Amino acid sequence: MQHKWYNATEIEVGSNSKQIFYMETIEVSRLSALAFFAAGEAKYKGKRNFWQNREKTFTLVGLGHAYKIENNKGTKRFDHVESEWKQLTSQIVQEDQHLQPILFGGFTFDPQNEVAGEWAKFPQSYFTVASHQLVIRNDQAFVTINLITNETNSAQTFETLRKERDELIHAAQVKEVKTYTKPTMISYAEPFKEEYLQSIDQVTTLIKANEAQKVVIARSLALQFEEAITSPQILSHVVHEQPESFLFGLEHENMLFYGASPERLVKVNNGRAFSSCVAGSIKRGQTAEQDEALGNSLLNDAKNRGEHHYVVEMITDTFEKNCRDVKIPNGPKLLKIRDIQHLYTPVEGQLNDDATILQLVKHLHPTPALGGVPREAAMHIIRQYEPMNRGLYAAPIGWLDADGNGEFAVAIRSAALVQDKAYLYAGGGIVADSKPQSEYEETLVKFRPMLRALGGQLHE
Ligand SMILES: C=C(O[C@H]1C=CC=C(C(=O)O)[C@@H]1O)C(=O)O
Ligand SMILES: [Mg+2]
Repeated sequence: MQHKWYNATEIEVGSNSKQIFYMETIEVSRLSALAFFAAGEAKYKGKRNFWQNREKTFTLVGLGHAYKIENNKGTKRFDHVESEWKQLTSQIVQEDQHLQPILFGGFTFDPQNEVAGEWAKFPQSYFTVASHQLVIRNDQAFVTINLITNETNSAQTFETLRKERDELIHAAQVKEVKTYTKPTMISYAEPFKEEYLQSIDQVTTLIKANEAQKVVIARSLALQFEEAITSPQILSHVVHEQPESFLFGLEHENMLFYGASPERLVKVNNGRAFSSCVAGSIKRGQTAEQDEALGNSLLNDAKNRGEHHYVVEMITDTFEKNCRDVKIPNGPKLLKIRDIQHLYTPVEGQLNDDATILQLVKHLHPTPALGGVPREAAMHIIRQYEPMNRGLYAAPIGWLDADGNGEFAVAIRSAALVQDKAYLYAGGGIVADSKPQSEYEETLVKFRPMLRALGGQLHE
């Protein structure tokens, strides 16, 4: 152990109850983020999270909840999370960047959706500061203990956490990372398949009648396994199979929501904001030539360019309102990931003084890559035609710190795991000339990464 930073501050939480916020960070030699996550299985199951950015320069693992921000406040939920986070962090001594608590979590796709299903118990906003927080930035690893308490024996609780931390680190500094088997699937169902196919026809009719210009319609798969799947087991497959994506896992009680998304919603780094427009899709080719031909046909396809254009327009507009010096390339490029290629346009700008990452999340969500145009009409159509609750699928998931830096992805290519059951989600942008069968096939391609991680057959 090379360095150590420690601080304890008296703070007020909620309606002025006095608490002490203890933080201690140590720098550790490189360890396995997954093994650290797995080491929390006995004590912190149901209260863990995992995040890795696309570039693999930032990994965050959280075990336990030192602090939680949860609410069901509909459109006010973004402001609520922001004000609680500001209140908490404004009281902490900020001199040392290594004593930085990180808030991780997500906002559900649509607080107005009332379908219960697997998301019945999930709050509309769910954010936590971990008791044990592992951050790997570039090649440096830091483990932080966060403890917020008003207990009289808090010093003793802190000592217990220190011991626990040492054990967690020991368990994670392994020479060889544990390998996990794939689970055994015993049933595969496509609920509402017929309804989905019909809804594409109905939605294109609405679009032709000018009720909306674009609506993203999604569906789910319901899988049953021989036995309960653990979070480290499934995350290990996702991490190894999907290195080009944002990787995330978020536990809530007996659910793990996880996935590998190619799509950044927003990143803020020292006042600079970045987003990405990802919409319009085609499969990968079997050979390099075929792959290139497919990519070229995507770049020149009017229907996909249409899907993409709505997203660029809306994200650009939001950036123009919240940033200066906005930069957008002239046309889309291809974003190629293991199973699929997308049209991709990056957007960046310099945040205005009053703009923040959470304000950008609030204004951007849902972009027309996940919702539609116009936003409210599209949301209304989604509520009417999708018989499910998206929960965190297609919703913002990510982290932020006390300095206003952070990153959110849109949680697509994702699934909810509830013990021995998994629900996979995928959708696509419906425009006037969408065809049910090809949209259906597009969702099959989008299900692939999560299906593969679960050891499932690729039903095509
Ligand atoms: C809604 C999904 O993808 C979006 C992101 C990229 C491409 C999309 C498309 O081509 O339809 C979707 O807008 C999903 O993967 O479930
Ligand atoms: Mg599409």
